[in-house]
Amino acid sequence: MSTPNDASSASPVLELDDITVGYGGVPAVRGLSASVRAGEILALLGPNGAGKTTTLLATVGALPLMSGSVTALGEPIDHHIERNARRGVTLVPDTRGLFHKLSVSDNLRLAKRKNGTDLDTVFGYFPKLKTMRSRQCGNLSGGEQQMLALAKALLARPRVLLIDEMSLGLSPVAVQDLLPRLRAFADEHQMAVVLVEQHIDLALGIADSAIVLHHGRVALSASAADLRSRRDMVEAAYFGRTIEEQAS
Ligand SMILES: Nc1ncnc2c1ncn2[C@@H]1O[C@H](COP(=O)(O)OP(=O)(O)OP(=O)(O)O)[C@@H](O)[C@H]1O
Repeated sequence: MSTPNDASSASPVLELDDITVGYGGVPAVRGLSASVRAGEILALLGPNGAGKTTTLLATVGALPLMSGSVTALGEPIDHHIERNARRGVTLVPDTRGLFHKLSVSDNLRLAKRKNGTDLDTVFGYFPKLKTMRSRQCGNLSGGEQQMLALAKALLARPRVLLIDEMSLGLSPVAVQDLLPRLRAFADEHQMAVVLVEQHIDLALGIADSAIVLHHGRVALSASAADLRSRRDMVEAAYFGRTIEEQAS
């Protein structure tokens, strides 16, 4: 399957400019800037409570910004979550958003959109799902459910896809199976992705760039290629050593 992208000449489809966002007036993420081009994958990494989910929620407009701005597909993101989703900014939550009592087919049917990706294209990336169309979603394994959640999101033909801990509760083998499919879809459909992931090496293996958050601040931001060869820097960032401290 494909390798990380070289989309360096294109302009960003998603830009987070110095955003600060939090809860009840208390910032959980401070001064975060990031940009993602069409077809690129940004891995958003960091320990528990670092602010990864908060960043995704702010990016889809579900949390108001305290300062800074988010621009997607050339327009500012505001609090109209459904409008942002219709414009192609889609969040796959860590709860997966599946209907457990319905079949795989019915889950997919509910996710179909008028100008979305057609089902056969999505089945091309996830042939196993096609063979389980009549199975009840609740009886699928965790990995299969995650595959379904991802397939559902792709049916909407997102231009910017935000994925919160796709690997939650999954074995590394299941994640290893899913992530290259995501990479291939992003390449072929020029979809920008922000991937929150706890399997650091697997995420860096398919990403173009990565940010490590620690206590809501950027501890490290670099190309994934650089970080694949500097895992020591990633680990230091998980323990809160900032870019400046790492350089000294
Ligand atoms: N609804 C909320 N109200 C108040 N504080 C919150 C709320 N949700 C999250 N927080 C706090 O914001 C901070 C960042 O949380 P967030 O969920 O973004 O972290 P995370 O990096 O996604 O963590 P994890 O890897 O554990 O999912 C944490 O200190 C968390 O306790």
